[in-house]
Formats: sequence, C-alpha cells, structure tokens
Amino acid sequence: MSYNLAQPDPVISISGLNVRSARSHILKNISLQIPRNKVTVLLGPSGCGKTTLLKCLNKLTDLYSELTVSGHVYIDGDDIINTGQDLSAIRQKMGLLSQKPYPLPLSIFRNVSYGLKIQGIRDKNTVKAKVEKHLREAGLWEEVKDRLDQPASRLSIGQQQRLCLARGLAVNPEIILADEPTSALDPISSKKIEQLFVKLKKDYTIVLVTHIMQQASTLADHIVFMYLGEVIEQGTREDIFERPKSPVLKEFLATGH
Ligand SMILES: Nc1ncnc2c1ncn2[C@@H]1O[C@H](COP(=O)(O)OP(=O)(O)OP(=O)(O)O)[C@@H](O)[C@H]1O
Repeated sequence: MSYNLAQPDPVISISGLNVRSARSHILKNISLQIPRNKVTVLLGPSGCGKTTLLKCLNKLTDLYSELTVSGHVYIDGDDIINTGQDLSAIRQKMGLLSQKPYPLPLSIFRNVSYGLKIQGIRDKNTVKAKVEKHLREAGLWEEVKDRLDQPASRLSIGQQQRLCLARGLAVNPEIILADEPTSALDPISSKKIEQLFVKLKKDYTIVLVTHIMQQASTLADHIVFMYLGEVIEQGTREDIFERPKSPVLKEFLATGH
C-alpha cells in the first residue's frame, strides 16, 4: 500500500528539532511530517531517541529541566515549542499510552468519566453514553459492562491498558501517542491493542514507538527509522523492509539492533 508522504495537511510537522542534555545531543536536527489518520511508527534500536521524540510532541520534555529543546513542532499549524499557549490545551489533543498501564485508583467507570470531566461534560446521561462509547472504541465494553463500579485495579494488565486507552479517547484527542504500549502485555492482549490501532486510525492519527519489527511491519503506514538521535530513513513499510538503503537500517533489520 502506498500513499503520498508529503500530505498537504500533516497533523504534525517537525523542523530542525534538537534536544540536548549537558552531556549529549539526544535529537539531532529532526525534520519530519506525520500524516493524518495514519499509523506512524518510530523504529530504531534502544537509546536512539524514539521516546524523547514522542515526549517533544506533547511537551513532556518540559518536565526534565536538564533537557534543552530547540526547533519547531507544529501541531495543526501551531508551533508548540515556541508558544505561550496553555499546555493543557496542547495535551488535550493527544492521548498518551505508556509501556505500563496506569489506571487511576478509581472505578472502571470513573477512569473514563474523568476524561469527560476535564472537558466539562457533566450531564449524567451524556457521561454514561460517552463512557460506553469509549469503552467500546477500546474494545473493552463487553468485558466490563457488568462491573463498571469495580476498581480498575482488578482488571488484568491487558484490560488496564485498554482502559487507559478509553480514558485517553474520552479527552477527545486528535492524536494517540503510544510508547511501546504492548511491552508489558501477553501476546493475546498485544494483538488486541494492535487490532484496535488499525481500527482507530480511521478517526485518529497514531504515533507508535516500538522496537518490535513485526509490530511495525503489521501496523505502520509510515515508518521513521532513527539511529543515534537522527532520522536515517523514512517511508512506507515496503520502503523500509523491502528496499532499505542505509547500512545501519540494513544492519538493524538483520540483527534487531
Ligand atoms: N532526561 C534525560 N537526561 C539525559 N539524557 C537523557 C534523558 N532522557 C533521555 N536521555 C538519553 O537520550 C538517549 C535517547 O533516549 P530515549 O529514551 O529517547 O531512547 P529510545 O530510543 O526511546 O530507547 P528505548 O528503546 O531503550 O526506550 C539515551 O541515550 C538516553 O540516555
């Protein structure tokens, strides 16, 4: 499957992005476009900067005073790196899924309604309908519909990860950022998350960090291969897996690191 990488309206456009710590140059002059309603996979060996790049997209880098970020990250045309814009408004555009699920210490229902509250939705019937909608989107409704008032902590880890996805979707994001979201999950739960991503890209733009090649080759529309803080190659999965150009990508495909 091929598509035009140079979309007229990429949801995220990055140019000249650099991240430095006192000791190292972590991201080196990254320029990249992330297409709308596609799955973009950030692929590369451990330590190449995938998570740092993901953190730049929702300004989580602000939490690390040791990091200096320069350059531009445009989300829907707004440069979030050089803006006085309210951070929570920027972050509301994005749902974040991390390696391990972190449900709130609340019931299953309230984990999802929490996201609705953030948006000021309080009408009881609307909240109920939206909680069901997002649990369905996250493929969890059938498993939890009879125990919505139970603590989220009683769910399996795979179910908790889908609950966190539902909670993220309840904030009505445009973009889902996922940092190795299946790394703590068993193969069946991992498969479920992968299948959800394929469905969700119809309505959301997904940026997924993984070093699992199988996952990249099943899910990705667009793959960005990173190495030592640089984008080395990007393209469709055919470009990356069948026609790799650079020696480091060839080596990574052959050895996994
Ligand atoms: N807050 C920080 N301070 C200093 N160095 C950092 C910081 N965060 C990340 N780094 C360094 O930046 C480099 C890239 O880290 P990052 O976590 O982005 O890599 P990654 O590709 O996601 O790796 P992995 O696949 O192992 O999670 C690493 O060398 C890491 O030690």
